[in-house]
Amino acid sequence: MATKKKSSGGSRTASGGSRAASGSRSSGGKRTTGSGSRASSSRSGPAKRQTAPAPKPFRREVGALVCLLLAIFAAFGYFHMKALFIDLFCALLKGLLGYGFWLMPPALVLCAYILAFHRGRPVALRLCCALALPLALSVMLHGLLGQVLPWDAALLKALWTSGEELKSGGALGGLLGQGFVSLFTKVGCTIVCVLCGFFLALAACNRSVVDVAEWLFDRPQYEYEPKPERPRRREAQQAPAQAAASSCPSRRAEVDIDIPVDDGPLVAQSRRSAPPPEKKKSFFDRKPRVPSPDQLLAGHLGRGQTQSDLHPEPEHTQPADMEPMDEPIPVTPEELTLEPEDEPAFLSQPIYAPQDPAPAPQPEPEPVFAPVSQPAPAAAAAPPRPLSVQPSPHVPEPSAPLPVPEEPETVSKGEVAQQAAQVAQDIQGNLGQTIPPYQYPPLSLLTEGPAEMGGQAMAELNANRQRLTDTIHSFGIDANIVNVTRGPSVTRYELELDQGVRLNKLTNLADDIALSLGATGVRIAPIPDQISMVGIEVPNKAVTPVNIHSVIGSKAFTDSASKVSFAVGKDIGGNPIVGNIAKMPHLLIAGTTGSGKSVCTNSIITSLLYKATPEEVRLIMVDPKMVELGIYNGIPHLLIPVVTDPKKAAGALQWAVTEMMKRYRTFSEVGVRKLEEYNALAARTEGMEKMPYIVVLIDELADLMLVAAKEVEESICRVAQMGRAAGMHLIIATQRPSADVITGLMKANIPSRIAFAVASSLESRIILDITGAEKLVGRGDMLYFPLGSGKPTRVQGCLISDQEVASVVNFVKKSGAAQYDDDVMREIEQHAAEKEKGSKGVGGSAPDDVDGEFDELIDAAAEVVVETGQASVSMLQRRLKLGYARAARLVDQLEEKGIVGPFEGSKPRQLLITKEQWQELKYRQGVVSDPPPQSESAAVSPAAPAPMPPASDPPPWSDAPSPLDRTEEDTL
Ligand SMILES: Nc1ncnc2c1ncn2[C@@H]1O[C@H](COP(=O)(O)OP(=O)(O)OP(=O)(O)O)[C@@H](O)[C@H]1O
Repeated sequence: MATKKKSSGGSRTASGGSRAASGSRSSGGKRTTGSGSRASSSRSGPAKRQTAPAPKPFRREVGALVCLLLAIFAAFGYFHMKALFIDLFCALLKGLLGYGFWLMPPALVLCAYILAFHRGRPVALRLCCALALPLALSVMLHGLLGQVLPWDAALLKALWTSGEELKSGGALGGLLGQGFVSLFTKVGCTIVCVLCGFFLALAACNRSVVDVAEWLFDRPQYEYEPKPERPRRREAQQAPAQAAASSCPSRRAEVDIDIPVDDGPLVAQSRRSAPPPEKKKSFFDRKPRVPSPDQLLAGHLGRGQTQSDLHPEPEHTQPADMEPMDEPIPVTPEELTLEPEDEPAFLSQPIYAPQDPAPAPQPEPEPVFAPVSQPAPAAAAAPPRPLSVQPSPHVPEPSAPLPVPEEPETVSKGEVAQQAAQVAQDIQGNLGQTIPPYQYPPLSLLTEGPAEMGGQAMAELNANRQRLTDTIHSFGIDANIVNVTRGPSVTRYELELDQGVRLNKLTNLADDIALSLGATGVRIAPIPDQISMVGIEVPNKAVTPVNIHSVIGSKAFTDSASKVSFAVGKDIGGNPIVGNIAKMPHLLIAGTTGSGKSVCTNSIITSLLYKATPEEVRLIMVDPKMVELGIYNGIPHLLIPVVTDPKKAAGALQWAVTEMMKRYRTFSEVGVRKLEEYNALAARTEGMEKMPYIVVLIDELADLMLVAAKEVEESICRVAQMGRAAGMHLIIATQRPSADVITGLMKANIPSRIAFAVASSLESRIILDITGAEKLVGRGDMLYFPLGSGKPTRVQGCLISDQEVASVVNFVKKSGAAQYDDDVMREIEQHAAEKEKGSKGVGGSAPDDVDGEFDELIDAAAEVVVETGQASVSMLQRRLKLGYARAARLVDQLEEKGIVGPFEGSKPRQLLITKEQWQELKYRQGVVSDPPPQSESAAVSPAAPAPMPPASDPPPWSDAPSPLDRTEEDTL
C-alpha cells in the first residue's frame, strides 16, 4: 500500500515537476489543487482523455502559428513600423484596449505557447485568460490615469480615439475602467484589476494559488518524490566512490530504494519518472528502505541505484521523525521475474553475492529491515518489517550497509534468472501447497437439448390464435392479438387492450378461453414492463424441455459475475433466466409433488458447482426425505455431510445462526459491513482469509417443521433476516405450501419465491401472495418471483437428469475431496443430543407451545373454528360461553397462529388450515395419540359450506393428489 501511494505520488510529482520545466508535459491530467487530488488527477488523466474528444494537435499548431504571427505583427506596432495589415491590426487593438495594447504581443505569444504545448483541456479557458490580461491592464491603467469622460453618446468614440493614441484604455478597457471607477473608486478599480489580472495569469499558466504559495514559501510537499535520475546514474557508475561516500550523511540523504510493488519493475518505473525538483528533505530521508526480492537476488537496483541504496543508514543518520514501518509489503511472485533487457550494467555492481556463503567482511551486520530508530539487535535475525513472502534460502540475509569490497562479487545473468525462478517457484509452492485447485466441471458432462419443434407447432399456434380472437370478440372485448411467443411449455398470445377495457373482464373469461382452445387451463396476466399488454398463456400440446446445458452454457450465465448464480430456466420468449442467490437473498421453492422442485434444486446445486470453488461457496444440505440430495455427499463444497435427520437439521440451522453472528462480529472488528467488503479487504490484507458464501438447502421444510417447528422457524427467520450481508443464504423447498409450514413470519423474511404447480389458488397465494400457480402445467413450469421484480415471470425450469447430476458430482469429487468441518459437525451433534434430552418425547416445539402467551382456550377455539368452518367472534362466544372481548382476542390469536386469515371487513375470515391438518397438529403436540387419516376426501371439512367451483382443472399429473387438495376458495 505504501508503495502504491508512493508510486502514485511519484507520478504526480513527475507531472508536476515536468510542468514546471515544460508546459508540454503538464497535460497529463486535469490540474487540481491539493496534493491528494492532484495525485488522483494525474492518475485519472488518461481516463478523462478517453471520454473527452481527442485533442486536434494539428489545428492547435496552426492556431499557435497564427498567434505567434499576430504577436510579431503587434510587436511591430511598438516600433511604429508601417504596413497596411500592421496599421489596421494595431489600430484595432489600440482602439479597443488602449494601454492594454502594450501587453498584447506577450499575451499572444503566451497563447501560441499554450496552443503549441498544452494537450487536453482546458485549452480554451487558458487562451481566454491569456487574452483577457491586456484588457485587465487596460482597465486598471484607465482607472488610474484616464480622464473621466461624461457618459454620453460620444463616449465610445472619444475612448476609441484616445485609445488609438494610447492615452486611455480604449473603447473596451476605457468603458470598463470608467464603469469600475464609478462603482468602486480608483483604488477599488485598481484592486479589482490587480486581483483579476493575478488570477487570469494563474489560469493562463495553468497554475493554482497553492502552487504560488508553495513556490513562495518553498514548502516541502512531495513526500514520495523520486530523486533525479541523472545524478543517481552517475553515482551508479561510480559505485566505489559513492559507496565510500555513503558514510557521509549529506550524500546518504540521496539514497533511494523504491519497491516497485504495483507499478512494475523498478527500472521501468525509474524510466517513467521525470526528474523532480530538488528538495531539502525528501521522503526517502525519513523512511527505512526495503529491497524487493529481485533486488536482493539480482542487485536489480534500477538505473541509478547503487549498492548503498540497499542499505539504509545506521540510526544516527536517520531523522528522528522516522516511523518504523509495521505494515508488511505484499510481494507477488510475478514481481520476482526479471526483465530480460535489464542489462548487466547493474549486475556488475558490487552488491550482495547471493551464493557466497561468506560475503565480504562487513562491519557489525544490521538488518536492512530494521527501523533505524530502534537499536539493532546483535543477532538481527528477525527483521521488524518482514516481507509477506517466505524468503527463499537462496535469498541472502539482509545486512548492514556494505563498504564496497575490494573485489566485488559479480553475479552472472543466468544465475540471477535461475535464482529468481527458484524463489518464484518456492513462493508459488508455499501458496498453493495444501489444496489442489478446484476443477470446474466441463459443459460436456451435460447433454444438449433437442431442437425446437417445427411445422406442427406453427399450425397449432395459428389455429389457436384465430380461435382466441374469435372467443374474445364474441364476449365483446375489444382487444387484438399483437404478438405470439412460443415458449418451451406454454405459448403466450399477447393482447393489447383498448382503452376502457378492464383487465378483470378478460381474466374472468379464463375458463371460457381454455374451453374454446381445448386447453387444461390458461393463465391470463399482464405482461411485465409492457403497457396495456396482457398475455394469455396457453399450455403447449408438446413440451420442449429446457436442458440445463443450454442455460449454463448461455452468455447470461457465463457473464454473471456472482459466484452464487444459478440457472433457473427459460422464459416464454426462450431467453435464459439466471438467478443470483446473493440478491434474492433467500429463496422459497414450493409446489405439489411431481411439479419439478427436486429437479430445480438439483439445477441450483449443479449451477453452483459450475460457478464457484469450494473456497467461494460452501453448502449445507438438509434432506429429510433421504433420497434427494444424498448423491452430493463427498463433494468439496459441502461443509458437512448431507443432513437427513430432522433433529440434526434443526441443529444445522442453529449452527448457521451462530456462524452468522460470528461473521457479524468479525465484520464489526475489521470495520466492514458485508461479506463482499470483507473479502475485498482480505484480498488486500495478508493474514486475513476470505469467507465463503454459505448456502443452506432444505429439500423438504414440512418434515423439519413436524419435528421442531418453533425452533426451525426461529432459526430460519434469524438467518433470513440477517444472513444476506453475512453471505448466508437459504433455499427452502416444500411440497406443502400451507400456512403451518410456510408461516407468515417465514414468508415475510424469504422474499424470493419459485412456485411450481399447486392445487389451489389458496396455495398459490401462500407461496406468491397472488394466484396463478394453480394454472401452471407442472413438469418444471414455474412462476419465478425474485426479490425486486414486480410480477412473477413464467419460466420453464431447467431439466437435469439424474445421470447428468451423477457425472457432474463424480467429476467434482475427483477434483477434490470433501473437507467437512468437524467443528460444525460436532456442534450439530451436540445440539441434537441436547434436544433429545430436553424434549422427552414431546414433539419439539409445536406451534402451540406458546409459553402461556396464548389464551388457555386457544385449542378449544381452534377446534371449534375448524369443526364449524367459521371464525366468527359471536360463534366462539356462543360455543365457548365467553364474553365478547375474550372471544375476539381468541380470534386474533388464531390469526397469529396461522389458523385463520386476517380481518377482511364485512367478509368472514378465511380458515387457513384443513381439518386434517389440524388433526395432524394435535397429533404432533401429543394431544391425540392416533395419527390423522390420510384420506384425500378429508381435506375438505364436511361442515364447510358448499365449495366454490374449482378455478382450474387438476393438472395432468395430479392423479395422486396431495393431501392438501381442496377447493380453491376455502373461505368461511
Ligand atoms: N424442468 C423440467 N422440464 C421437464 N420435465 C421436468 C422438469 N422438472 C421436472 N420434470 C419432470 O417432472 C418429474 C418430477 O420432478 P421432480 O422430481 O423434480 O418433482 P418434485 O416436485 O420434486 O416431486 P417430489 O416432491 O415428489 O419429489 C421429473 O421426473 C421430470 O420428468
